[in-house]
Amino acid sequence: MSDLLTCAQALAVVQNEMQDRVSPVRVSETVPLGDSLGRVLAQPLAADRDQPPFPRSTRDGFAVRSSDAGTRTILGTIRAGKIWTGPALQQGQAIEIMTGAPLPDGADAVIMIEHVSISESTLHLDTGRTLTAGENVVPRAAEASEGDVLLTQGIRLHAAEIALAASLGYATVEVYLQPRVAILATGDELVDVSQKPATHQIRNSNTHGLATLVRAYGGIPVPFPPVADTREALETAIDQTKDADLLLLSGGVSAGKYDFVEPALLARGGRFFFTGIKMQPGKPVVFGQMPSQYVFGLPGNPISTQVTFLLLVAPLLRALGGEAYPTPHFAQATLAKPVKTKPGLTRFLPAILTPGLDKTTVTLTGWQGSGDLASNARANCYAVIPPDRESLAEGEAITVLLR
Ligand SMILES: Nc1nc2c(c(=O)[nH]1)N[C@H]1C(S)=C(S)[C@@H](COP(=O)(O)OP(=O)(O)OC[C@H]3O[C@@H](n4cnc5c(N)ncnc54)[C@H](O)[C@@H]3O)O[C@H]1N2
Ligand code: MOO
Repeated sequence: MSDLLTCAQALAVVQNEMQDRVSPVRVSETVPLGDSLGRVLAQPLAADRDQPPFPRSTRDGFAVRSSDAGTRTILGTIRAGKIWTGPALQQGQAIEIMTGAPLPDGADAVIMIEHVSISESTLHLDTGRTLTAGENVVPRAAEASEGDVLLTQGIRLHAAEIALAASLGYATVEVYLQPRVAILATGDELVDVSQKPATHQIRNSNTHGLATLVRAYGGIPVPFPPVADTREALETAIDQTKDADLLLLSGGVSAGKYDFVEPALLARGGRFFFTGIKMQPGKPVVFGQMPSQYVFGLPGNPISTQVTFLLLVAPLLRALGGEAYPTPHFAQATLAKPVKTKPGLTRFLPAILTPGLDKTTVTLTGWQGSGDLASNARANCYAVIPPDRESLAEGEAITVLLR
């Protein structure tokens, strides 16, 4: 096991590649903002005017001068979408104002409607209430000034970013093209999901799992038909994936007589950064570079395939898609029950994360090993058990890998 990297070393290898060599795979394209969910920005987005563009009332109430003492005479009403066209507010005056409306000239604060009483057109501040300058008002440009860059290149667009882009007037945005990811499952035992397998055959679930993960992390899956376990078939199939930006193989990377992935990749001009990690599931995982693309040889066991994807492939795929500084999605949680494992390997055990306001707990689903797709589907994360720990107590804080 001595030539295997630790998990931390393997993560560092992928991170180094990303920092030094990975650049977005191709040029960008312009898409309507409504079609930009999950895409990566290829241009900086700047404020076309101050935000807010005017001092904005944050409450329904009355615009006033905070320094006034005593009652105030109400001059009129101003609401969102309108501007006060009357004379500037003077001492002893108030203008009724609605949330989102521009503060009239001369006013410096807003009193909430709940804190006043009105008789005729006279406003009385409730006894004991005081008011300070700026209260219930967001000053012009408090959020951003015209020209400020508010979203930088390399950011993946979700609701928060898309809403901001809309507020800045971007009806279309320039985004990076999505990397194309070739998926090549290997194994004589594999049959298509639409076929009835014989007793000794297995449905090819990895191609479907991987294609879904590729989509989820911003790539375009390019699935190839499964390949037989021979050197010749593998080399021919590898040659057909040359146009893809990233190549993912599943199966054929362990120590068996028919595990030909590594020699076939080497024969087609590949070189390896690592060929195994002290982890389980996922120990035999291979990361390398072909003449025209990066390659991962993922272990065929379906849970090993998915864990190694989330840990290693997902960050690299996100970087190929133009995302700045991607890392695996780790979080911290408290163990709901004690855990016992064999030390020596970092374990990624299928688990259920239960987020809470005060505490987030994690419970193992229990499994029959790295082929247990049913347990994997009951889980929503993987509990990360460090390699030097044989037992962990209830209540211990641990890392989880999210998916
Ligand atoms: N003597 C040793 N044996 C094994 C070792 C080892 O170090 N020494 N490593 C074990 C580990 S850990 C894993 S993980 C597996 C990985 O094996 P391979 O990547 O070579 O995968 P296969 O042998 O081809 O398949 C393993 C398992 O997964 C099923 N499989 C494969 N492809 C698919 C697919 N596309 N869809 C669904 N299921 C698939 C396959 O039928 C096997 O059951 O090796 C251990 N052995
Ligand atoms: O470590 Mo392998 O990846 O599960 O059986």
